[in-house]
Amino acid sequence: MVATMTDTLHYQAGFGSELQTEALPGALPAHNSPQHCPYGLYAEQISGTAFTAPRHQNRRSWLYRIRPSVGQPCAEPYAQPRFTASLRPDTPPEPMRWDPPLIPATPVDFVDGLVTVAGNGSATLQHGFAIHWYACNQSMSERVFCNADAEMLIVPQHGALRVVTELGLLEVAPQEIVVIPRGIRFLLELTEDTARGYVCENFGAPFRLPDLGVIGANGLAAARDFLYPVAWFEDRTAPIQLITRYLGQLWQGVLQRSPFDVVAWHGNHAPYKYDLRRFNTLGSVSFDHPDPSIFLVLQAPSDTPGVDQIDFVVFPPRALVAQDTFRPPWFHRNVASEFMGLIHGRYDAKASGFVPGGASLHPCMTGHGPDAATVERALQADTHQTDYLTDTMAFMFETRLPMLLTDHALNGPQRQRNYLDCWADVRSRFAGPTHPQG
Ligand SMILES: O=C(O)Cc1cc(O)ccc1O
Ligand SMILES: [Fe+2]
Repeated sequence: MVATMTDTLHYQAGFGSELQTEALPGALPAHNSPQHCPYGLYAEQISGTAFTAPRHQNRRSWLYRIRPSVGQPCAEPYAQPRFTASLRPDTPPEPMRWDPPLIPATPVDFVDGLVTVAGNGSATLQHGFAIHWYACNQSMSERVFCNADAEMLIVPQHGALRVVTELGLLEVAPQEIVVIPRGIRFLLELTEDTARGYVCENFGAPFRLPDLGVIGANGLAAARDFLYPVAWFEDRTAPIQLITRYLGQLWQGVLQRSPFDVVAWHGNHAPYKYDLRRFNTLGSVSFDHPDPSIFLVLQAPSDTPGVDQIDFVVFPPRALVAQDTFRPPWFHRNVASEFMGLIHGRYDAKASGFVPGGASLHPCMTGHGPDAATVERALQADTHQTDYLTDTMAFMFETRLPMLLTDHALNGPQRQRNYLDCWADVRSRFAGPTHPQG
């Protein structure tokens, strides 16, 4: 269906940039909507923010395509009960941890391989988020997906993916992420037998790079490391299933032509990828473990300044040099809720149990931190020596909204019922008197 796997893809760089690209020479017109577009193409604008959003937040692209995306039916319900908006209001406030989802034994593609874990807010009110796993063994074939509700941040954990979108092709492997903006049609092809990872649906303001404040003009994720596709098209007539996520439900219809018929485009509402290994990790070079906001890759702001709806945070390999310091993440209770996943290796707060492809949730105000084995090690460490954290890549979806879980997350086979036991041996070391004196 698409270009062969051996092709080397080209990208355009620069987060949020005004990009322009044409797959045929001269296909981009000189202005947005001329009476006659080059090659007989139709102009179509897709906007990701209100027309009147401030210029620095405004997202829209102009697409020059063989046929506009009109007259396309999509009113048949599509049944995929594990990809759901049904969340349990009786979610208990206890830290939880899960094993990775199993790769299905029957043929399953990305859409059918999604299973919802958590969320809050509402696609209907365009506020909040949902978190899913995917586990699949098939490419999407003659089927495309469109999320009218949400931008989708996809975190592959196992298996590289080829992402075919209206705006071009991207390849992503574990330790990279891809973000598909709201409304952009796409399909995922597997480049290995199986694939697994995490998805965050963001119903609110799109992810953006955070301000750096006193860090300065450089640091954390660099705008130039965000890669966007170049225009790629096919002119193909075939019945292709369009599955649309709308108001938290799935709908289907059949297109008569490939929707990947955009010959040229310009704008900034476009899919992008980012290699997490490019993250410029900062840390304490004196004492104390910093707050995890130092690891922020992308933020989806809320209407309250300084309080994000969702943060995407990454814990990359790094050197720990802080002296006279308990070096792992401290024990804490947090106003935010923290959903963590592990892409690769081991996470520095957990000696065991938190495995690649698995997940944990520390709901707001619940105590968590290093497990007992990690505490022992940290208490014995010589903090005049540097600790090199290698072979690790964990991430966190951190949100101001408490997380409601699905029935599958609460009661499914992946849930580790003994998670709290990892702290059972964090024993009292109190060296003072049994009672206050005086
Ligand atoms: O809970 C966690 O493991 C995530 C986390 C990491 C860190 O370095 C500091 C705070 C924090 O919540
Ligand atoms: Fe935490």
